[in-house]
Amino acid sequence: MISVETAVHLIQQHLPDWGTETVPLTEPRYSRLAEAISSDRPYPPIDRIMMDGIALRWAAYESGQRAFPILGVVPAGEVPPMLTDPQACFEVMTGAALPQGCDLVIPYEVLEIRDGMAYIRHPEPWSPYQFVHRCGSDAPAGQQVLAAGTPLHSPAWGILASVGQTEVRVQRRPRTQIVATGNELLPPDHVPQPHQLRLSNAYALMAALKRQGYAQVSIIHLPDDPVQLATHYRQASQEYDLLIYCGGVSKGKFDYLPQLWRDQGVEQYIHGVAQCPGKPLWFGVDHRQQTAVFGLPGNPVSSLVCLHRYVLDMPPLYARLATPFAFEQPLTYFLPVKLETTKTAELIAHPRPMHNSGDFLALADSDGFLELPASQAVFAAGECYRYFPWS
Ligand SMILES: Nc1nc2c(c(=O)[nH]1)N[C@H]1C(S)=C(S)[C@@H](COP(=O)(O)OP(=O)(O)OC[C@H]3O[C@@H](n4cnc5c(N)ncnc54)[C@H](O)[C@@H]3O)O[C@H]1N2
Ligand code: MOO
Ligand SMILES: [Mg+2]
Repeated sequence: MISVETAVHLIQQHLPDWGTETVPLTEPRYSRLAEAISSDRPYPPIDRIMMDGIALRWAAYESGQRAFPILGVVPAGEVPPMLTDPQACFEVMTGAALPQGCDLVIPYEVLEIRDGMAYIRHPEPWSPYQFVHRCGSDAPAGQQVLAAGTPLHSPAWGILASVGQTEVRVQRRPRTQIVATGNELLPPDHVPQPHQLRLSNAYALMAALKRQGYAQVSIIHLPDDPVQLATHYRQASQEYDLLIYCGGVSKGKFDYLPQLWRDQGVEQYIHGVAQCPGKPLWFGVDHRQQTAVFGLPGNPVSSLVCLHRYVLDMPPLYARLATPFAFEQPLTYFLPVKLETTKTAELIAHPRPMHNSGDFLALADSDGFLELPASQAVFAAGECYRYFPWS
C-alpha cells in the first residue's frame, strides 16, 4: 500500500488540468484567480476626505487663524470646488474630494459652527494633509492589485468590483457528480427500514464542494448493480470532469467499482492508501475525456476525510495536540478534533475520537481533523500536526 504522501503526489501528477472559466461579479464564488488584475486608475482616485468637518489651507491654520468663513458644503460624489479665499474654508464630508486649494481637514469634534463661520475650539498641531487619504497613495494606475492564483475570498471580490472588473477568469471548477452506491441507501426524505439508511455521505460531500466554489455538483444514487453502474459510467464520463463515487471500493462481493472502472478504460493510479480511515481509496483518470474518478470508501468519516485530504484545495494549517493519543498500526491516522484558539495565537486540537469510521455522529463536535503520521504510534500532548478544517 502506498503512503499518504505518495497518494497526494500521484493525484497532483495525474489530475487533469480543467483550464479556466469566466465568472461574473454578480455570482461570486470561491476559486483561484487565473489572471492578474491591475488598477484601472489611482487608488484612491481623489484626495479623499477621511473625517466630516472643514477643509482649509494648512498655512492659514499654522499662522494662528482660528475663525474661518464657510464658503459652502461639499458632499461625497461632487466635483470639488475651488477655495477662492485662502482665509476661508468648506464644510466637507467623509468620502468627498478635497477642494482645490485646501490641504488640511479638521473634524467637527473640535469645531464650533455658528452664523456661517467655523471656530477651532481645540487647536492641535495638525500637519498638512492630515485626515486626507492622498490620491494614488494605495496604488497608482496600472499597478497589479491581485496576482494570478490569488484565492477569491470576499476582499478580492470587492477589489474586482472597485477596478470595474465585471467578470473574471478563474481556475475552472470541474463539473462534478457524486455517485452514491449501495442497495441499502435511501434518499433522505424516505423512512428507512432497520437494514436501510439514508445516503448521508453524498450530502456531506456536496456541502464541502459547494463551499469550495464547485458550482456544478449533482448527486445520483445507484444500486450495487454492475450493468447499471457501467451504463451510468459511460454516459457520466462524457458529461462530467470529476466523478466522486462513494462506497463499493473495498473487498466485498458487491464492490464492483474498481474492476468496472478498469474495464471502462480508466487508468488506475491508486487503490489502497496506508491510512485510517479511508484505506480502500481509489483514484484514476479516464484520459479519453479528461475525467477524474475518485472512489471514496463508503464509511462516512472515510469519505469525508478523503475528500478533504485528496480532492479539495486546503490551506496548510498546523495545530497542537491537546492531549496524548495513540494509534499502533503503521498507518497515517486522521483524528477528528475540536479546535481551540488561544490568546497566544496557538491552535490547540482536542481529540474527538470516533468509535469507527461509520461513527459520523462523532464529527458533530469537531472542526476538522489532524493528520498523524504513520511513522509514530504515540503522539504526545503539545506536538504539532497538519490540520484540515472541515469545509
Ligand atoms: N475484507 C475487507 N473488508 C473491508 C475492508 C478491507 O480492507 N477488507 N475495508 C474496510 C474499510 S476500511 C472501509 S472504509 C469500507 C469501505 O467500503 P466500501 O467503499 O466498499 O463501501 P461500502 O461497502 O459500500 O460501504 C461501507 C459502509 O458505508 C456505508 N455507506 C456507503 N455509502 C454511504 C452513503 N452514501 N451514505 C451513508 N453511508 C454509506 C455503507 O452502508 C456501509 O456501512 O470497507 C471495509 N471493509
Ligand atoms: O477506511 Mo475504513 O474508513 O478505515 O473504515
Ligand atoms: Mg464494500
